Amino acid sequence: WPRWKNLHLVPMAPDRNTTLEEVSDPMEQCFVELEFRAPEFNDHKTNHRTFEENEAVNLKVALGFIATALIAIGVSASTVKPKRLQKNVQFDSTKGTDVIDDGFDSARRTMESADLAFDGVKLTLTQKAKKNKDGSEQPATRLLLDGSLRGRARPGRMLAVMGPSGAGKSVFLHALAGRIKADKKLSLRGDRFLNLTLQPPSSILPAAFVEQEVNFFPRMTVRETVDFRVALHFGDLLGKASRDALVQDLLCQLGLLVAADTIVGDAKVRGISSGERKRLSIAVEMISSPGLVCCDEPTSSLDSAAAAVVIEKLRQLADQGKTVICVIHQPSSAIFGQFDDLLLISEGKQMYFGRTNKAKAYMEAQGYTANEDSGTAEHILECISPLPRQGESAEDAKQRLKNLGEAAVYQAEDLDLGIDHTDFMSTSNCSTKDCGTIGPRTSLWTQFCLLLHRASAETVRGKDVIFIKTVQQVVVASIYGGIYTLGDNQASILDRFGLLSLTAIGGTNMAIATTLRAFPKEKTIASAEIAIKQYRALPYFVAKAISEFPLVFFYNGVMGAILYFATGMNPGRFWTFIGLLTLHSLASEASGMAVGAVSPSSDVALAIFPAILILFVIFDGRNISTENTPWVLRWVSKISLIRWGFESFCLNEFQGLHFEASDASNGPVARTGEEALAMIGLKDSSIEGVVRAEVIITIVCWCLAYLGLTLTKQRFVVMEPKT
Ligand SMILES: Nc1ncnc2c1ncn2[C@@H]1O[C@H](COP(=O)(O)OP(=O)(O)OP(=O)(O)O)[C@@H](O)[C@H]1O
Repeated sequence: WPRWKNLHLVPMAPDRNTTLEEVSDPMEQCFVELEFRAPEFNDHKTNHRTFEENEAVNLKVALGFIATALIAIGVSASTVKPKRLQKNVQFDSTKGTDVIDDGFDSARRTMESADLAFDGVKLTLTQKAKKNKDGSEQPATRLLLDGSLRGRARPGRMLAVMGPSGAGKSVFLHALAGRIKADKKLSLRGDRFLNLTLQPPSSILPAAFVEQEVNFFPRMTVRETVDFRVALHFGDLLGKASRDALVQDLLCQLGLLVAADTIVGDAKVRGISSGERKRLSIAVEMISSPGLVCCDEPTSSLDSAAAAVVIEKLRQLADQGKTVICVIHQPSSAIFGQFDDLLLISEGKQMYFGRTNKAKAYMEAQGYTANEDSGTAEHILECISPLPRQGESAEDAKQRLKNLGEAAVYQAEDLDLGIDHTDFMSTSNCSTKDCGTIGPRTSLWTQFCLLLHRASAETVRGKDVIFIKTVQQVVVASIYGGIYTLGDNQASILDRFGLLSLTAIGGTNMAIATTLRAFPKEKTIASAEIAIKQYRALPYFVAKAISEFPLVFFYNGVMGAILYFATGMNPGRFWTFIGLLTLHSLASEASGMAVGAVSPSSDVALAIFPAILILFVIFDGRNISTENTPWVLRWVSKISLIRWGFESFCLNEFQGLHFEASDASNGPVARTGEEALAMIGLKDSSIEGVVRAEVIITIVCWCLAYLGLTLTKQRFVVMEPKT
């Protein structure tokens, strides 16, 4: 803009016949010199490509871009070929999830049964030492699990993990399965024996793990959600018929057939009920037919009937020979009665391990009798509660827990973990390979196809979102259209600059904000799926980026068409305008994805967003001169999408335009579009140059987003051997 500003300061319209020598004032000389150095107005056709040539270059750039993307996908897909063991394996629904064919069964790499023993599980939280209000000091380390936990979960049996709120039930279950989210403040010790084999520290057990809160893609149906995971798990190993049979069987086993074609939903989108959602979580986890099923509070937030159905389904799995471990909260007597074994935890200490039906007698033997009106589960929970029982003082309550803790350690010593000490020594060295960390079973190409299908279906089905965004585009374009009428007088040049600048700012704002709102939430689901090695980050990311194309094109088509015709923009430049709008939105979305991928949450991402937008606006090429920009920030104009968007729209719009010069006395005059572009320093710019810059920014942002997704991927705390 400095050149443009200077031109405004020239006291008269520069006369082409004036020579520099004739201008006396040195400042004027300078301005006139600038003006003389301005574009060779009449020669612009020799310096610029014709309209057709430009179209051809744009087309080449676009084709080059698409070809590069396809080559990249092809290369990545060909890096891993699926091991096709057997094409049409039949699924035998009469045998539950067993599959006929030995080769195929071994390909599933799952356990036949799971006998899981644990010993000395200890989880320590290291925190800053704090002073309490009474002046006492809170210790710097806190034992979330104190190392007394010892027990065994066996095939065909259900083990309940019970205790008061905050006792450490969930962290214990996660520790056992190797799924405590990595945190420098946490250190974990203990031994886990799976089928009598000591598990390596970083082992994620091959278990079905049902979390308390599970997020699914809300617009996929129940059947599609299960089918997606089945296809990811088995890939080409299963024929279509077998796959359908497996999905049908899983839905049938978990009582989900009625809801099979209903969308899953979430807090915003109405879908299946909470109980059905819990059962769906179990269904997707049961796909690999693991011997071990771990559920973290599968009945939470369910009414008693829905809770009973979930537990009944888990009981059926146990009856098929699975080992089921459930963290359970305040169970009804009917639900409590379904469990075979019980592990009681209070304040991170083991309080009891043994048969469920012997727990009451055990507590009574310890001197803690039940009230007449309390049920078994209620009585047991009351006995291990840190809160004083009726007639007890706080000191008595503390003593009660101490007594029960000591008795439990004594009781646990007699527990048969099925591990002979000599066996343990011999197996501990040889089982260092991590049997739990199995990679995705399908090729990158299969993962990409499935993920692209899911992403596209999810996007296209969000009809309410599509409708709102379309209305938004129509309204914005109509407002511009109602205000701007672009003619061919000199004032229309500034109007064009204004309109195109607003279009660039609005496009960037909308694309980044929309992406930042949606992507971090989706990232949570994808990260969890990637962490358990359902698929790799690359195919997810490429599928996500590609699935955005059609809708971005649609929104920009709607917006561009109204804007273009309502304001009377340059005739003959429509399709290039739509293409440039789409590219601008894609680049903005890519930058939104990069920010979203590295941000821990949507709130953080949205907090960063205004700063990014302001920087893009300041460095749009016209709001600050390069000379006065702090040198550390000079690079920002190179990545300001608003700058590139604005430039591309201007270069397209002004091409071939002619303006009336009758109001020349009001300031500098541009008779052609090229002269107008020269006024804002775009004399030497070209559409292909701007397109190249936006494509590079898009690719860099995608790479950053991919890196962000990979680097922020979920990791788990390793369980060091018990000391
Ligand atoms: N990553 C962590 N960092 C710090 N503290 C943690 C972490 N995970 C768990 N805790 C703490 O460990 C304790 C036990 O948590 P946990 O979730 O296992 O309780 P719970 O027995 O499942 O309780 P509830 O029934 O209420 O869910 C809590 O005090 C919790 O704050």
